[in-house]
Amino acid sequence: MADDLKKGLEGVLVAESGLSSIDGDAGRLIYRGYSIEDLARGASYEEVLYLLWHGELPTADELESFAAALSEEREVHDDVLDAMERLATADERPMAALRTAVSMFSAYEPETDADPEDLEATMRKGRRITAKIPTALAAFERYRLGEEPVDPHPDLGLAANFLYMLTGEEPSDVHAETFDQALILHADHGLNASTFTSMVIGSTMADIYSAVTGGVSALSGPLHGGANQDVMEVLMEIDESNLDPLDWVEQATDEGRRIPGFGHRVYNVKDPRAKILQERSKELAESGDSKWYDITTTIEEYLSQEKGLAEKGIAPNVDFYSGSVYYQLGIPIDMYTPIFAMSRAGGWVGHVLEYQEDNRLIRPLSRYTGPTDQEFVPVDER
Ligand SMILES: CC(=O)SCCNC(=O)CCNC(=O)[C@H](O)C(C)(C)COP(=O)(O)OP(=O)(O)OC[C@H]1O[C@@H](n2cnc3c(N)ncnc32)[C@H](O)[C@@H]1OP(=O)(O)O
Ligand SMILES: O=C([O-])CC(=O)C(=O)O
Repeated sequence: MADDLKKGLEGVLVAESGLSSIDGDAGRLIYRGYSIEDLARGASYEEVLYLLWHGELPTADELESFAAALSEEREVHDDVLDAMERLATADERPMAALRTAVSMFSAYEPETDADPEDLEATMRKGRRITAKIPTALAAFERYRLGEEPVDPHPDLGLAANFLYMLTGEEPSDVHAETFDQALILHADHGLNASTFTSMVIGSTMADIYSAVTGGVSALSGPLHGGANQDVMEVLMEIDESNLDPLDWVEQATDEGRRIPGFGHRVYNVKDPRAKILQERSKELAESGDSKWYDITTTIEEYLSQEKGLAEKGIAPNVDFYSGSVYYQLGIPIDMYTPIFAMSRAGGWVGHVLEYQEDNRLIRPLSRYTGPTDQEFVPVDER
């Protein structure tokens, strides 16, 4: 491979950004200068959204009006609810239902005629999308269960309200805080594949609905956001196999299986978000069933130490412990990746807004390797 061809765009610098920064050797992640640990400990998802979109942490008053504006936008149009019902009846996957929902939101956008260069309007649209995603997703889940959707609760924050709309019951403080923290941890991560997808779409000055729909699509794959669901499925496969988790993982890796939740393009050490989620998973396990936490740590130890992956710079990523956290919060497994999208929508919108401030169409090159000078033969002579 020639030196100038960077497969997978590895190491290629394509933009400047003030949103988030990753030190892959130190295992450090910051959003606009604040460590992910401090934000996870002290902020709410709404606060982090404000930080990402506005560049600085809000004052108490700013946060109150920002959260209120988000809360006011939670309801989705009846047509979107109908679509969620139809897709649930057709047994569609929730990630695909979400892709459809985000695309549909634009049909009911009040500022549909806003100038694409009006970034304030784009931010308001982004706010609407971010506010509505939890409602559409929860409605989809309710329809799957044969139940009616639960209306958003105006007094609950975005995280607690999602859990409320999912189950019809207000979550405990521990569950609401844990879920809020998970949303904070997933909100942004440099130019990951889905964020880059959104930026490419945004660079054409297409609308933010298109950019976020593209982000959802890119996130769905098993190499990216889809891995959190895969991790939980592996944990369940181990449980159902009745094998000792150590024997299972040994056998699986000997067969050349790649364990989801391990490895990352940027981190060479354990992802700092995995450390935080591991703590949350452990805490939930202490007051419930420790099985999932125990299996996860067994896999981590085996792969990192005995299999030598740590030495090769292959370590647990954000998806490795999020599955067991969500499972213990009672969230259905195929909702894990949509939940990731619910949070990362904030990052997608933030990056599109930032890039469009000084926009240039993103258009890389590929090297042509096909034939040249072919003689055209009309179809009836071929
Ligand atoms: C939110 C997120 O998107 S985080 C990532 C979520 N995805 C996953 O967890 C899926 C599992 N992980 C992977 O498939 C990869 O690590 C990726 C896709 C995340 C990163 O991929 P890349 O940077 O392209 O690395 P690539 O696939 O080339 O792997 C590099 C080396 O690490 C090894 N490797 C990467 N991931 C793993 C893994 N999970 N288990 C075992 N070995 C692995 C590869 O076999 C390869 O080894 P080699 O050089 O000896 O052939
Ligand atoms: O950064 C990446 O490549 C993957 C990602 O989105 C994340 O880890 O949150």
